[in-house]
Amino acid sequence: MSNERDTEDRPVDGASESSDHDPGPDDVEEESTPEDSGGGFGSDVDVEFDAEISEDDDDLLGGLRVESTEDIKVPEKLVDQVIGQDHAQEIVRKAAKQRRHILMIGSPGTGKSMLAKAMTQLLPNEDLQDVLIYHNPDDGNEPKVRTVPAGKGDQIVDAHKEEARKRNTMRTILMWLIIIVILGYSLFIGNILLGIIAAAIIYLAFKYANRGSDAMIPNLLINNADRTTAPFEDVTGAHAGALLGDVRHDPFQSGGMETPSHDRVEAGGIHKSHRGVLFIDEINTLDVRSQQHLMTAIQEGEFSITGQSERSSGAMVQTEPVPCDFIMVAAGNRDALENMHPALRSRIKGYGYEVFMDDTIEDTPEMRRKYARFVAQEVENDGRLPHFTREAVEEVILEAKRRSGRKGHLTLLFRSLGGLVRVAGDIARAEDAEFTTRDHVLQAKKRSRSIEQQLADTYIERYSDYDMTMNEGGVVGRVNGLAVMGDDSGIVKPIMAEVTQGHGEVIATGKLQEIAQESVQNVSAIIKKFTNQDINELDVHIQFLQSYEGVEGDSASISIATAVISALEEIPIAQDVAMTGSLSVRGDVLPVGGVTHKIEAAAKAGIDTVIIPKSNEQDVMIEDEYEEQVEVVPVSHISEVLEIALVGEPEKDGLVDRLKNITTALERDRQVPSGSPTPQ
Ligand SMILES: Nc1ncnc2c1ncn2[C@@H]1O[C@H](COP(=O)(O)OP(=O)(O)OP(=O)(O)O)[C@@H](O)[C@H]1O
Repeated sequence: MSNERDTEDRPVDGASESSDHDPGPDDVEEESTPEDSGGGFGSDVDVEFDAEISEDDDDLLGGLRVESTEDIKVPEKLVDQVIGQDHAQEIVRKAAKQRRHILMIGSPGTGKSMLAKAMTQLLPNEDLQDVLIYHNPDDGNEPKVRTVPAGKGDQIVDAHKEEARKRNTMRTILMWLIIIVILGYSLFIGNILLGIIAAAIIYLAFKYANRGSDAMIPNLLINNADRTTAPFEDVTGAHAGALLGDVRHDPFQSGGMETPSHDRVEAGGIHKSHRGVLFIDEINTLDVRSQQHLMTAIQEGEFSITGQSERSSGAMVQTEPVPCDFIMVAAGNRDALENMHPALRSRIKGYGYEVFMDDTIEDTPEMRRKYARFVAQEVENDGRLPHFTREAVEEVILEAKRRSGRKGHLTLLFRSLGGLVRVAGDIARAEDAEFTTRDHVLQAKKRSRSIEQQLADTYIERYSDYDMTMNEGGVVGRVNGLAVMGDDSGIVKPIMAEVTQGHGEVIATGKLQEIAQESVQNVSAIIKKFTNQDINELDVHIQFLQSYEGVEGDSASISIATAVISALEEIPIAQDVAMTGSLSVRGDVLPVGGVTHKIEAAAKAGIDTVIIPKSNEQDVMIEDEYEEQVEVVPVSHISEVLEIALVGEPEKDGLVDRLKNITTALERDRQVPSGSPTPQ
């Protein structure tokens, strides 16, 4: 197993073949010391909570003996604050040592940028550099670039300024001496006007000379003097100038009023993150040209700065190459992979790591203690929220369990969990409460509803206004399907099916065509076997009533199959039943996502029974208020779905029996008699 993980974490192909000074991942393993794995970053070391811990495994706070978050110690270093994501933490630790790039893919708010920031605390900061841009006397449009150890840049600029100041003072004294002499002489010869003109010319000549010596002062492009950790630059959504550097436009351009080109040079994120971390979220939204330049920068480790706007005088200027030896942490959601520049992706693949972020983590006493610490951390970071009582923290942890959507797990979507903590704290603050209590958290849960949840509730309201919600009686071909909207809300989506004579076509509109087609194909074996009807001679019309948001073809499979079978056999479907589940071609009901939210949506719509896949049974964590309103029936086969959903014996019974017989026959066919040769 450990070997598997080792192979998985190795940079793909090219990484191990790269230059000599780059240690391979195995070298790094040997180099690791207990210290490296300590401090809570990929460590097994228990976290110091500065509080007693009891052995009570059922305790919602993992045995943490505290009265409120006030009693919980929050670690100072970001690396010690990261919860879960063990694999990503390990990769970040390795990549920091090997100076490899990372591609992090995962849901928003799972800690991608937090980990990238934490990475800077693992990089050495003693080899940081300052970058200076000098005027080039041979070519004013190609400023010179020099690097010096961090902190020296300031000193060099100060020394140049001092030198220029001294030179200017000397010149000024000389200028006034000359002017006094000229004015004195002009008084002496009685031509004061000539004297004033001569003095003015001399004044301007000296001013011009002084400007020339000011131009010799270098521009401190990157100043790392006060850095305690390696730099971190977040260039998410940055335009080309902010990413690659820019040269400002000069409206005067010539005639003595212009600003020297080296003074107009601005560093980009790639330069500021030299020897640090460049973080780019939503990497797929970066325009192609920027992605190409980024690849060049990664390859060369240096990148000249030029004006990004073609019409600006800055475009005439191009500096010597400026160092940009950064570690890139590119991040995105799953769809980022599709739109990312293939060459950039293959560069990361070849010379770095790819890591998928976890959405949930196993619920253990140690984890709960960390979640309690997370609440304390959010309170501390905000600085204005009242501390949370023990019961309030327990409620947050319960919500983390619920949001995971999986039994025995906690959600790792910390951004939204942090949002809940802040809303609860704000409610408590508005009441001038000393502590944030469980009641405040419960109120916050109601208030901090996502757009999707609000939209789902609006739909429910509207449906009932127009009597669209059906939760009683029986209707042929109409099923209350269930879908998820966003991450955290369910909605009842009625599906209608009608069957007519035709040519085996599945008729639906737009996006639904694809979904419906696939679903009908998936269930056609069942329909054919069990209805004795050849659907090649029929047209199946399917309609997802109202809209198609949130409809995933797969989880609507049992609903579509039920609607079609009902329409074919003209047996009504009970409208106080809703259902969700995927379906195999042999009629097995397979697991789907978001069952808890779907059940709650059904309960809100007044539905009495919800059919879910048996394998999802353990994921159900509905709120207490819905528990009594709705009966959840886990099923493993379509025959069970029909048994519950169809109404009107004896037709229904005949149909279900037929289906059961077919299923038994299918089961028999599936079994290979012992001793029989293995099929080739
Ligand atoms: N694994 C984690 N451990 C502790 N806190 C976390 C974790 N992940 C996220 N957080 C909290 O959530 C906040 C947001 O996380 P972060 O910005 O890192 O998410 P992200 O994955 O980069 O999301 P996005 O892609 O939307 O930018 C962090 O500032 C931190 O407070």
